[in-house]
Amino acid sequence: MAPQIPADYFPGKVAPALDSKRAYVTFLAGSGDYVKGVVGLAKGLRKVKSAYPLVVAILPDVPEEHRELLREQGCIVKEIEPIYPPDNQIQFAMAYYVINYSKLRIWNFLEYNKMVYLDADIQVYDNIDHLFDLTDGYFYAVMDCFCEKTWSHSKQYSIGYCQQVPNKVTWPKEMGSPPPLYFNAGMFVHEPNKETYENLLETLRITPPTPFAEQDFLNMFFNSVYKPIPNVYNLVLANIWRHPENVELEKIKVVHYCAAGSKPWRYTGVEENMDRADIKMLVKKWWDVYDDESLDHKGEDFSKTSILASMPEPAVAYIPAPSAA
Ligand SMILES: O=c1ccn([C@@H]2O[C@H](COP(=O)(O)OP(=O)(O)O)[C@@H](O)[C@H]2O)c(=O)[nH]1
Ligand SMILES: OC[C@H]1O[C@H](O[C@@H]2[C@@H](O)[C@H](O)[C@@H](O)[C@H](O)[C@@H]2O)[C@H](O)[C@@H](O)[C@H]1O
Ligand SMILES: [Mn+2]
Repeated sequence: MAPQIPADYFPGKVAPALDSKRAYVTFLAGSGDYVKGVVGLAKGLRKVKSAYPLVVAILPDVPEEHRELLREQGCIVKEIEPIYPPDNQIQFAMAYYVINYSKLRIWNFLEYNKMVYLDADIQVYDNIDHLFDLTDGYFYAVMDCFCEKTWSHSKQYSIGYCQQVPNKVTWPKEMGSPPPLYFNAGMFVHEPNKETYENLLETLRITPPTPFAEQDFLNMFFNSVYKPIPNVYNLVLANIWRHPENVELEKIKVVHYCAAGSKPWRYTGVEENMDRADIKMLVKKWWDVYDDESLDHKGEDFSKTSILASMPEPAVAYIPAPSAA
């Protein structure tokens, strides 16, 4: 039963016309099993009655069979050309990260003026449409965690510093100022824009690649306009065991299955931390959505099914930047 809309939600006027220049967007490359992540995401957004469609930016190597599967789930499939970083000898944190630079094409989706990007290994368990109403001109994303082995190349990791708990190990003065706030690029709110897009590509051409590929690059590029949003919008799984004091599972709206071994569609439970009860619960939660046939696309139009559920949410409270002291 659709939730009741408070009487004052539409004070004397028709429900706000849905802004067709808004969409969720994800990225799909290859012919492997990430397509399951996208199908799960499409069904998850439908389950929480999102007002906006899901665009899938696909590389040319995504097979027609997978493209058809996504169209059947109501996705808007858009083929993009790959983007490669400048020639380099860098050892990416994960070898396949090199394909992630292609995500930058979504700044050129000019038919939209506001998009929420979500990795294919993300699931949305609460309506987050209110993120589209965040003030324009900033880059919104959740702060990452530096405690996993994937960060072992970094100064932060070597001294045990993490921005999630900035006062636990303070940044030593002799190492200069602490690193700027750093976001996880698995989820972010952005505004497609021709000038920004051209500037991104121009800057990429002269920027030496680094271990976290496009995530590092985006953090450098948007550093001056980055605004952290609460962890509930992108639970980077490692926070559960690295910073349990910062995680209230029942309040989490978006789960990012990025920890090693946590991709639900290939979960075995053998990797470190994967045998935890909370991880098993989150993986089952993902499969419950993926396997729910009532969530399959039935040709409904997003505009009809979403007004009733995109209830007004409290304004998103920014996380005040941890004091530099
Ligand atoms: O073979 C692949 C690997 C990655 N991706 C896309 O690239 C994103 C980033 O990769 P991943 O989520 O595995 O990185 P992590 O967040 O785990 O570091 C994925 O979510 C997918 O959207 C893909 O489509 N096919
Ligand atoms: O290409 C670089 C990738 O870097 C990020 O993943 C990492 C990062 O979150 C680390 O902090 C975690 O330790 C690690 O597990 C996780 O895989 C983004 O999620 C992904 O979308 C993509 O940008
Ligand atoms: Mn991811």
